[in-house]
Amino acid sequence: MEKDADGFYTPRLEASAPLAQAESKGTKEEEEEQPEPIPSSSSRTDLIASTFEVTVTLADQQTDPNSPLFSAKTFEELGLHQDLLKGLYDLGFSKPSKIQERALPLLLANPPQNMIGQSQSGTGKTAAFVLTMLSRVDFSKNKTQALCLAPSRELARQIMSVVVAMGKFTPVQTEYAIKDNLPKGTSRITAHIVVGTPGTMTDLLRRKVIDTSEVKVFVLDEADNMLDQDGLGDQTLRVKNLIPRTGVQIILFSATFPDHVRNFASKFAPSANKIELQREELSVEGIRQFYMDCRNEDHKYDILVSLYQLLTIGQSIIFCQHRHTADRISQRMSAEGHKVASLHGAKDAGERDAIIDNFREGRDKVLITTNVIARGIDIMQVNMVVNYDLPLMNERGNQHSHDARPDVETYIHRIGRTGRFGRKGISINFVHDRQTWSQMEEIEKTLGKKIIRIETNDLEEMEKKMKKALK
Ligand SMILES: Nc1ncnc2c1ncn2[C@@H]1O[C@H](COP(=O)(O)OP(=O)(O)OP(=O)(O)O)[C@@H](O)[C@H]1O
Repeated sequence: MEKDADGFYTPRLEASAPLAQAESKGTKEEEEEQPEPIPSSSSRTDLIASTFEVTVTLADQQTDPNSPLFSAKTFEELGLHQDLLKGLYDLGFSKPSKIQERALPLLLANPPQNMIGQSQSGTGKTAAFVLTMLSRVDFSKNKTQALCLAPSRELARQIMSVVVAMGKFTPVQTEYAIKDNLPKGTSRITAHIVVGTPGTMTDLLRRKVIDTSEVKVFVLDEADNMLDQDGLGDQTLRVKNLIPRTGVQIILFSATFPDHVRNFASKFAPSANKIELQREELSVEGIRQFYMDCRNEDHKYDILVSLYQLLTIGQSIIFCQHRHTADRISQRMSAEGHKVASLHGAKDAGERDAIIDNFREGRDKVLITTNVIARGIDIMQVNMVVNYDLPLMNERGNQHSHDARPDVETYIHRIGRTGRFGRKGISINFVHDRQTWSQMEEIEKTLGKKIIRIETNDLEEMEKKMKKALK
């Protein structure tokens, strides 16, 4: 490998502070397949500051009115409390992104109004809703005042780390509502902000472990997934039915809001202010999309192995449709001497946390996984995503059935694990027959972005193309 791109791809990684502790109480969990992280924001700051190239890229994009990172304002002008400004600057945030600039004044206005906010992956939606929760809490009251739901424990943990980091100069108290995370016998939670997944949250609300009388903000991250009847819709509705009917500001954020969820979202968050994207704006410019034409399933494995060196320039996530595929290829690669990790929803909570933490902290560079971590996970060093299997509508459906349709939303979220906040990234789809080819074509058409072919038998050419895309 040449060295030229290394400054970009090998930023120093700091060990992140352990996320909110957890002990536990077992409840049924609701998530889909998932991933997670623990961002130490200071490591991100270092990342931005550590290479000239990255700093310039970010600064340029934040002054380009066409970039989703652009903002005409400063954080001061958005009406945030001094303590939160301190938290933001401590994280190295110097300017808001477009979604932050547009959403925060609406989110912080009084009387509070609901919000349905859409913005591309990696453009800073988390800060918008976290700052809102922190701004609305009355710290003098030891009562739960904000609830936030996410589709996976990994994402809930990541969001919590942002709450803790942005709230560093406030007396905020936080608690998890994720499986196996509360001390046994906990009968009362009074933390200001509770972040979790819908099954565990429902359980805590039903048993009145959380008193909802003072709840004034309810956030759904990855809201389209949280409201989709094929996703977590039922469970999310249950949570909503357990909080006060009036006086709660409902905030929905996602990079995607497919038509079939949009109507329901508008009912779930009535009279909401809306910030929406056009279809052609959905994917991020910095992510270059490629495909490789494989001969058959076995050839996909061989190609993945031949990519190993490239996968480990930075960090990579390999998405499979099924847990058993993730396990199978990771076991085989490990047996052949490659260092890879695998993560999916069949693993237990502690194991999941350890796997994602190892990956987040850079100890593992290649993560083989399922849709469980397709959404929200924010790890700056990930510069490559491989769709070993293309995402299909029905996760558990038979990939070879004739009516298998590509799941364009999941595709957008998967490739969005790279190219975070203005960085460059690569995604590679493996296609291996007529059907997967036409599924990819449908994705390409829907997004209106060319997916470029890379030869599978010319590694040198492939490396050149990829490095160019990452520059
Ligand atoms: N104003 C800012 N200045 C610098 N960095 C920022 C700013 N806002 C957000 N970031 C960083 O950008 C990264 C992406 O943000 P975030 O995870 O909130 O994206 P997102 O829009 O929620 O993406 P996704 O749709 O994938 O969930 C994070 O590492 C975050 O710390």
